[in-house]
Amino acid sequence: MIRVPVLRLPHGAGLPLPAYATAGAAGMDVVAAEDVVLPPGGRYAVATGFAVAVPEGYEVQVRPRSGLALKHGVTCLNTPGTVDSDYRGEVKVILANLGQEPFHVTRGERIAQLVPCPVTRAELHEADALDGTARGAGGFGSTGR
Ligand SMILES: O=c1ccn([C@H]2C[C@H](O)[C@@H](COP(=O)(O)OP(=O)(O)OP(=O)(O)O)O2)c(=O)[nH]1
Ligand SMILES: [Mg+2]
Repeated sequence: MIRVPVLRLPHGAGLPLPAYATAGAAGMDVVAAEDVVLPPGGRYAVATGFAVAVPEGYEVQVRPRSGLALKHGVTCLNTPGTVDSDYRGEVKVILANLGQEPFHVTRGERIAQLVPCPVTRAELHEADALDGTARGAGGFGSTGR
């Protein structure tokens, strides 16, 4: 468990803060803070009505809900979304409607889930050459041919 300060914004008044739906849930469900209609093929950054201060060394991932994906073709376009530890703006959920019908987001409806994760940062050292491997530069489906 990490402690994450959360600030409710004025338009988030009356909404539940992100919460775990069950004892073993990995993600905290997030509700929409606004009503919006996503046409087929449409995308929109849905307001959540809160901001967070993620501790240094962590991020918060914004992930889709499988029920919305399966039933309606609605997902987070940038999944997993990244909330940086130095971000203090409103958390938004970038929903995309990949389904065939318009999708109505209703204020208070659960639209995504938040998963805090530890972050490993790297220091890059520019090199003249890289060590050799059996794979080499092969990628993008190169194995098993
Ligand atoms: O699903 C998301 C993804 C991002 N963000 C916020 C928090 C994050 O810290 C900030 C920037 O996100 P990201 O780094 O993914 O976007 P960018 O296009 O690189 O923007 P920036 O130049 O502001 O970093 O936007 C969200 O609220 N929800
Ligand atoms: Mg960025």
